Amino acid sequence: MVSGSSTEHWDIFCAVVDNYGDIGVTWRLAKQLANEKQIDITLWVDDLNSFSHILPQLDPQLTTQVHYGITINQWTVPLALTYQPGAVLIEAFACELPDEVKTVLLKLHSDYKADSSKQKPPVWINLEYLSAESWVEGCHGLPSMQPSGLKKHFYFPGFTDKTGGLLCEGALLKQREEWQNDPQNKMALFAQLGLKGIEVQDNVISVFSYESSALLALCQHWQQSEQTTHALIPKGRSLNSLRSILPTQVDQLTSGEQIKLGNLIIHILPMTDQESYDKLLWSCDFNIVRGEDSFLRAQWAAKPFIWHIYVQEDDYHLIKLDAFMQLYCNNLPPELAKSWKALNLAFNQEQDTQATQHWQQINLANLPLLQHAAQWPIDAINDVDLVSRLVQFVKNS
Ligand SMILES: Cc1cn([C@H]2C[C@H](O)[C@@H](COP(=O)(O)OP(=O)(O)O[C@H]3O[C@@H](C)[C@H](O)[C@@H](O)[C@H]3O)O2)c(=O)[nH]c1=O
Repeated sequence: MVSGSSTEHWDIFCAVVDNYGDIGVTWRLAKQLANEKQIDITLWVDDLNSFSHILPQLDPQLTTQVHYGITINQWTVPLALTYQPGAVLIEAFACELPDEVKTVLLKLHSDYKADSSKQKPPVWINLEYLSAESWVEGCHGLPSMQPSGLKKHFYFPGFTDKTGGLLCEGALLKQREEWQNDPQNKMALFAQLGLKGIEVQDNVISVFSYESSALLALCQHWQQSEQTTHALIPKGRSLNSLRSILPTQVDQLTSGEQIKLGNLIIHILPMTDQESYDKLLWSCDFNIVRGEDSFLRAQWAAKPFIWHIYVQEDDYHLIKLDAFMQLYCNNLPPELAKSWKALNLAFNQEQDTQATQHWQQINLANLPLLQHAAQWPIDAINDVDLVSRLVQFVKNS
């Protein structure tokens, strides 16, 4: 079977390592390129089961299918579909391209070298992980000559104008603002999700983290607090940390279930598509997020958050965490910055007492933190989003 035909289309290859971040970022990128730049996208994914958690209408059995106008192909070994080279080829997060694709690239390269009227090889881009570290500026856009003579470009997302920018749809911040201007929207969303008993004055916190004993400590704190707290937790890894306070085994919990523990009510949520997850982040008072994509979406939600970063070897993730926290706290009053950083660090390092202590210091109603969270998206986007920078980058390549 043949996939795509125009040389104008772009291919994106995504290998799912674990969790949902690789496919989550790639899927957002594909949607935005298609919607806002009218680019014909073919997305090749090696694990459609994982993908279906964030795109419920996806059928993991199909070799090829179209959703949101994007062709989604199963990346099988060997490839069940023929790769037709387009204008751009993106490998997400340094995934190893299929042999069939490499063979096509080599042939195009040698044919084009011999005769420049032949089809040009696609612009080959490796999309890297997001980091706020300063070295990113020096590496963004660098070409890497392959032994074959082909050129691959490293594209680094980032927070400054010398990086590849941040994924953010053109209308997103306005849509979010309109949503948040009318409190009825969040109450309607909670009702739609089957969440009962949430009053306007209650604290509502979404939780999408990895395992951390600090989460348990925070839940125990909320349990005893005066104000009612609702923790909205999708089925997944966060719940593993709460085993000791849950009435049943984690795998027996069903979405829609509510567990009342003193003044804390835990609501078990289903995983939804990305658009609904965004609305959930917009609707909560505080979000606990993780990885790369939910971390960024929590920033666009303009609400305070804890970032549970994906663990890397030799604690490298703590350097990445620190780089982001420095940037995020630049314009925060020093005392507040100190507490917010300490809270994030405590959550990531499973320091239970410190997490609870710093939680109390930042206090959900802390006006400067809320104002900062609202201003941050505008500052962080730095005029131009990732997709617009990427399209320009391709034009210049
Ligand atoms: C909870 C929820 C999440 N999502 C989406 C949001 C994101 O696109 C995706 C989750 O991705 P992340 O937040 O990045 O967290 P993650 O932990 O799932 O992914 C991680 O995977 C590793 C392999 C990477 O190296 C990490 O950097 C990180 O990206 O799931 C939904 O669409 N619906 C939901 O209900």
